[in-house]
Amino acid sequence: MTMGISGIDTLRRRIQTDATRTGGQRMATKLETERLTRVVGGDRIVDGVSISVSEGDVLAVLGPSGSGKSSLLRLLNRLDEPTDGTVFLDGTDYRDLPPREVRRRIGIVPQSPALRDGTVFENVTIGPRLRGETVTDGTVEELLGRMNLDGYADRDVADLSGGEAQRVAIARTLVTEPEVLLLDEPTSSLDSSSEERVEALLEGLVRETDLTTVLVTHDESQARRLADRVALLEDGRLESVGPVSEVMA
Ligand SMILES: Nc1ncnc2c1ncn2[C@@H]1O[C@H](COP(=O)(O)OP(=O)(O)OP(=O)(O)O)[C@@H](O)[C@H]1O
Repeated sequence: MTMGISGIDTLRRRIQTDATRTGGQRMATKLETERLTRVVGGDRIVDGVSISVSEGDVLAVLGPSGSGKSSLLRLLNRLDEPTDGTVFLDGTDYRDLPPREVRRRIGIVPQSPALRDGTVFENVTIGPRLRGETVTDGTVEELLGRMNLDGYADRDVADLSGGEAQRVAIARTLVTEPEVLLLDEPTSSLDSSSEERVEALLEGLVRETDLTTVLVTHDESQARRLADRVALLEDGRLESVGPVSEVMA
Protein backbone atom coordinates (compact mmCIF):
# COMPACT_ATOMS: atom_id res chain seq x y z
CA MET A 1 0.00 0.00 0.00
CA THR A 2 1.36 3.44 -0.84
CA MET A 3 0.69 6.36 1.40
CA GLY A 4 0.81 10.04 0.34
CA ILE A 5 2.20 12.79 2.52
CA SER A 6 -1.22 13.65 3.90
CA GLY A 7 -1.76 9.96 4.74
CA ILE A 8 1.51 9.89 6.66
CA ASP A 9 0.51 13.09 8.44
CA THR A 10 -2.81 11.56 9.40
CA LEU A 11 -1.11 8.41 10.68
CA ARG A 12 1.41 10.50 12.66
CA ARG A 13 -1.45 12.42 14.18
CA ARG A 14 -3.31 9.23 15.08
CA ILE A 15 -0.22 7.86 16.81
CA GLN A 16 0.13 11.13 18.76
CA THR A 17 -3.51 10.95 19.72
CA ASP A 18 -3.12 7.37 20.91
CA ALA A 19 -0.16 8.46 23.00
CA THR A 20 -2.30 10.99 24.87
CA ARG A 21 -3.93 8.82 27.46
CA THR A 22 -4.69 9.49 31.07
CA GLY A 23 -5.52 6.60 33.34
CA GLY A 24 -6.07 4.41 30.31
CA GLN A 25 -8.77 6.76 29.03
CA ARG A 26 -8.29 7.96 25.51
CA MET A 27 -8.17 11.71 25.10
CA ALA A 28 -8.56 12.45 21.41
CA THR A 29 -6.99 15.63 20.11
CA LYS A 30 -9.81 17.80 18.81
CA LEU A 31 -7.97 20.92 17.75
CA GLU A 32 -4.28 21.33 17.09
CA THR A 33 -2.31 24.28 15.80
CA GLU A 34 0.99 23.83 14.04
CA ARG A 35 3.36 26.82 14.04
CA LEU A 36 0.34 29.05 13.58
CA THR A 37 1.50 32.48 12.47
CA ARG A 38 -0.02 35.75 11.33
CA VAL A 39 2.10 38.64 10.15
CA VAL A 40 0.39 42.01 9.69
CA GLY A 41 2.36 45.00 8.37
CA GLY A 42 5.62 43.25 9.23
CA ASP A 43 4.51 42.52 12.83
CA ARG A 44 4.30 38.88 13.90
CA ILE A 45 1.07 39.27 15.89
CA VAL A 46 0.80 35.45 16.23
CA ASP A 47 4.19 33.81 16.01
CA GLY A 48 4.66 30.07 15.55
CA VAL A 49 2.07 28.89 18.07
CA SER A 50 1.72 25.10 18.39
CA ILE A 51 -0.87 23.90 20.87
CA SER A 52 -3.41 21.12 21.06
CA VAL A 53 -6.79 20.87 22.77
CA SER A 54 -8.19 17.48 23.71
CA GLU A 55 -11.81 16.60 23.10
CA GLY A 56 -13.97 18.08 25.86
CA ASP A 57 -11.17 20.15 27.37
CA VAL A 58 -11.24 23.86 28.15
CA LEU A 59 -8.04 25.70 27.23
CA ALA A 60 -7.68 29.23 28.59
CA VAL A 61 -5.45 31.65 26.67
CA LEU A 62 -3.93 34.26 28.94
CA GLY A 63 -1.46 37.06 28.30
CA PRO A 64 -0.96 40.81 28.53
CA SER A 65 -2.98 43.22 26.42
CA GLY A 66 -1.73 43.11 22.84
CA SER A 67 -0.06 39.70 23.22
CA GLY A 68 -2.15 38.25 20.39
CA LYS A 69 -4.90 36.36 22.24
CA SER A 70 -7.81 37.58 20.07
CA SER A 71 -5.70 37.29 16.93
CA LEU A 72 -4.93 33.65 17.78
CA LEU A 73 -8.60 32.92 18.40
CA ARG A 74 -9.60 34.40 15.02
CA LEU A 75 -7.09 32.13 13.30
CA LEU A 76 -8.56 29.04 14.97
CA ASN A 77 -11.73 29.10 12.90
CA ARG A 78 -10.16 30.83 9.91
CA LEU A 79 -11.91 34.16 10.43
CA ASP A 80 -8.41 35.42 9.69
CA GLU A 81 -6.00 33.63 7.41
CA PRO A 82 -2.71 32.30 8.80
CA THR A 83 0.40 33.65 7.09
CA ASP A 84 2.12 30.41 8.00
CA GLY A 85 1.26 27.20 9.84
CA THR A 86 -2.18 25.69 10.10
CA VAL A 87 -4.88 24.18 12.29
CA PHE A 88 -6.00 20.56 12.41
CA LEU A 89 -9.59 19.77 13.31
CA ASP A 90 -9.99 16.09 14.21
CA GLY A 91 -6.67 15.54 12.45
CA THR A 92 -7.74 17.22 9.21
CA ASP A 93 -5.89 20.31 8.01
CA TYR A 94 -8.58 22.99 8.00
CA ARG A 95 -7.30 24.32 4.67
CA ASP A 96 -8.70 21.09 3.20
CA LEU A 97 -12.19 21.89 4.50
CA PRO A 98 -14.63 24.46 3.12
CA PRO A 99 -14.26 27.66 5.26
CA ARG A 100 -18.00 27.61 5.90
CA GLU A 101 -17.77 24.11 7.38
CA VAL A 102 -14.84 25.20 9.56
CA ARG A 103 -16.86 28.14 10.92
CA ARG A 104 -19.90 25.97 11.56
CA ARG A 105 -17.88 23.33 13.42
CA ILE A 106 -15.78 25.89 15.31
CA GLY A 107 -18.12 28.58 16.65
CA ILE A 108 -16.87 31.89 18.00
CA VAL A 109 -18.38 34.37 20.42
CA PRO A 110 -16.43 37.56 19.67
CA GLN A 111 -15.28 40.05 22.29
CA SER A 112 -18.06 42.58 21.70
CA PRO A 113 -20.75 40.69 19.84
CA ALA A 114 -23.17 42.97 18.02
CA LEU A 115 -26.81 41.95 17.94
CA ARG A 116 -29.00 42.99 15.04
CA ASP A 117 -32.16 45.05 15.49
CA GLY A 118 -35.03 42.65 16.05
CA THR A 119 -36.09 39.94 18.44
CA VAL A 120 -34.04 37.45 20.42
CA PHE A 121 -35.43 34.64 18.21
CA GLU A 122 -34.34 36.45 15.03
CA ASN A 123 -30.86 36.95 16.41
CA VAL A 124 -30.39 33.41 17.66
CA THR A 125 -31.52 31.90 14.35
CA ILE A 126 -29.73 34.31 12.02
CA GLY A 127 -26.92 31.93 11.02
CA PRO A 128 -29.10 29.00 9.99
CA ARG A 129 -31.62 31.32 8.31
CA LEU A 130 -28.86 32.88 6.17
CA ARG A 131 -27.97 29.34 5.06
CA GLY A 132 -31.60 28.60 4.22
CA GLU A 133 -32.03 26.24 7.19
CA THR A 134 -34.89 26.32 9.66
CA VAL A 135 -34.60 26.10 13.41
CA THR A 136 -37.61 24.96 15.39
CA ASP A 137 -39.15 27.04 18.17
CA GLY A 138 -38.43 24.13 20.50
CA THR A 139 -34.71 24.17 19.73
CA VAL A 140 -34.54 27.92 20.36
CA GLU A 141 -36.53 27.62 23.59
CA GLU A 142 -34.23 24.87 24.83
CA LEU A 143 -31.16 26.92 24.01
CA LEU A 144 -32.59 30.03 25.66
CA GLY A 145 -33.47 27.93 28.71
CA ARG A 146 -29.87 26.75 28.88
CA MET A 147 -28.80 30.40 28.86
CA ASN A 148 -31.35 31.26 31.56
CA LEU A 149 -33.40 33.27 29.08
CA ASP A 150 -36.66 31.32 29.26
CA GLY A 151 -39.48 33.14 27.51
CA TYR A 152 -37.17 35.73 25.89
CA ALA A 153 -37.69 34.63 22.25
CA ASP A 154 -40.04 37.48 21.32
CA ARG A 155 -38.23 40.23 23.23
CA ASP A 156 -36.66 43.11 21.34
CA VAL A 157 -32.88 42.92 21.80
CA ALA A 158 -32.80 46.70 22.29
CA ASP A 159 -34.43 46.12 25.70
CA LEU A 160 -31.85 43.61 26.98
CA SER A 161 -29.23 44.19 29.66
CA GLY A 162 -25.57 43.67 28.79
CA GLY A 163 -25.53 40.25 30.44
CA GLU A 164 -28.72 39.16 28.66
CA ALA A 165 -27.36 40.35 25.31
CA GLN A 166 -24.15 38.40 25.91
CA ARG A 167 -26.17 35.25 26.63
CA VAL A 168 -28.14 35.77 23.40
CA ALA A 169 -24.82 36.06 21.56
CA ILE A 170 -23.67 32.77 23.09
CA ALA A 171 -26.98 31.10 22.14
CA ARG A 172 -26.56 32.44 18.59
CA THR A 173 -23.21 30.65 18.37
CA LEU A 174 -24.48 27.44 19.98
CA VAL A 175 -27.49 27.12 17.65
CA THR A 176 -25.30 25.59 14.95
CA GLU A 177 -24.13 22.94 17.45
CA PRO A 178 -20.41 23.65 17.09
CA GLU A 179 -17.89 20.98 18.05
CA VAL A 180 -15.50 23.61 19.36
CA LEU A 181 -16.47 26.84 21.11
CA LEU A 182 -14.18 29.89 20.98
CA LEU A 183 -14.92 32.54 23.61
CA ASP A 184 -13.18 35.93 23.48
CA GLU A 185 -13.31 37.64 26.88
CA PRO A 186 -16.94 36.54 27.36
CA THR A 187 -17.48 38.48 30.57
CA SER A 188 -15.09 41.43 30.30
CA SER A 189 -17.74 43.98 29.32
CA LEU A 190 -20.19 42.95 32.07
CA ASP A 191 -20.79 44.25 35.57
CA SER A 192 -19.77 41.85 38.32
CA SER A 193 -23.19 40.30 38.96
CA SER A 194 -23.77 39.65 35.22
CA GLU A 195 -20.21 38.39 34.97
CA GLU A 196 -20.78 35.81 37.69
CA ARG A 197 -23.99 34.70 36.09
CA VAL A 198 -22.59 34.35 32.57
CA GLU A 199 -19.52 32.56 33.90
CA ALA A 200 -21.68 30.10 35.87
CA LEU A 201 -23.73 29.39 32.74
CA LEU A 202 -20.61 28.84 30.68
CA GLU A 203 -19.18 26.55 33.32
CA GLY A 204 -22.37 24.48 33.35
CA LEU A 205 -22.42 24.39 29.58
CA VAL A 206 -18.87 23.21 29.03
CA ARG A 207 -19.03 20.65 31.84
CA GLU A 208 -22.43 19.20 30.91
CA THR A 209 -21.93 19.09 27.18
CA ASP A 210 -18.19 18.27 27.15
CA LEU A 211 -17.79 20.99 24.55
CA THR A 212 -14.18 21.53 23.52
CA THR A 213 -13.55 25.19 24.36
CA VAL A 214 -10.86 27.82 23.92
CA LEU A 215 -11.39 30.74 26.28
CA VAL A 216 -9.48 34.00 25.90
CA THR A 217 -9.46 35.85 29.18
CA HIS A 218 -7.36 38.39 31.04
CA ASP A 219 -8.81 37.11 34.30
CA GLU A 220 -6.54 34.52 35.93
CA SER A 221 -9.14 33.48 38.46
CA GLN A 222 -11.66 32.87 35.69
CA ALA A 223 -9.08 30.68 33.96
CA ARG A 224 -8.60 28.73 37.19
CA ARG A 225 -12.35 28.24 37.58
CA LEU A 226 -13.14 27.24 34.01
CA ALA A 227 -10.07 25.79 32.37
CA ASP A 228 -8.31 22.43 32.38
CA ARG A 229 -5.21 23.79 30.67
CA VAL A 230 -3.71 27.23 30.15
CA ALA A 231 -1.64 28.73 27.34
CA LEU A 232 0.34 31.90 28.12
CA LEU A 233 1.07 34.26 25.24
CA GLU A 234 3.66 37.04 25.13
CA ASP A 235 4.31 39.13 22.02
CA GLY A 236 2.41 36.62 19.88
CA ARG A 237 4.55 33.72 21.07
CA LEU A 238 3.58 30.81 23.27
CA GLU A 239 5.42 31.22 26.58
CA SER A 240 4.06 28.08 28.23
CA VAL A 241 1.18 25.65 28.03
CA GLY A 242 0.01 22.95 30.39
CA PRO A 243 -2.43 22.04 33.14
CA VAL A 244 -3.74 24.97 35.19
CA SER A 245 -2.08 23.57 38.32
CA GLU A 246 1.36 23.62 36.67
CA VAL A 247 1.27 26.79 34.57
CA MET A 248 -0.45 28.93 37.22
CA ALA A 249 1.16 27.39 40.30
N1 LIG B 1 -6.00 43.64 11.91
C1 LIG B 1 -4.89 44.05 12.52
N2 LIG B 1 -4.02 44.83 11.86
C2 LIG B 1 -2.86 45.23 12.45
N3 LIG B 1 -2.51 44.91 13.71
C3 LIG B 1 -3.37 44.17 14.40
C4 LIG B 1 -4.60 43.68 13.86
N4 LIG B 1 -5.24 42.97 14.80
C5 LIG B 1 -4.44 43.00 15.88
N5 LIG B 1 -3.34 43.72 15.65
C6 LIG B 1 -2.22 43.93 16.57
O1 LIG B 1 -1.80 42.67 17.00
C7 LIG B 1 -1.42 42.68 18.35
C8 LIG B 1 -2.24 41.66 19.12
O2 LIG B 1 -3.60 42.11 19.22
P1 LIG B 1 -4.72 41.24 19.92
O3 LIG B 1 -5.99 42.02 19.87
O4 LIG B 1 -4.72 39.89 19.30
O5 LIG B 1 -4.16 41.14 21.40
P2 LIG B 1 -4.90 40.70 22.72
O6 LIG B 1 -3.91 39.91 23.49
O7 LIG B 1 -6.20 40.03 22.38
O8 LIG B 1 -5.17 42.09 23.42
P3 LIG B 1 -6.36 42.54 24.44
O9 LIG B 1 -6.16 41.73 25.70
O10 LIG B 1 -6.05 43.99 24.66
O11 LIG B 1 -7.66 42.29 23.75
C9 LIG B 1 -1.62 44.11 18.84
O12 LIG B 1 -0.39 44.78 18.77
C10 LIG B 1 -2.60 44.67 17.83
O13 LIG B 1 -2.42 46.06 17.71
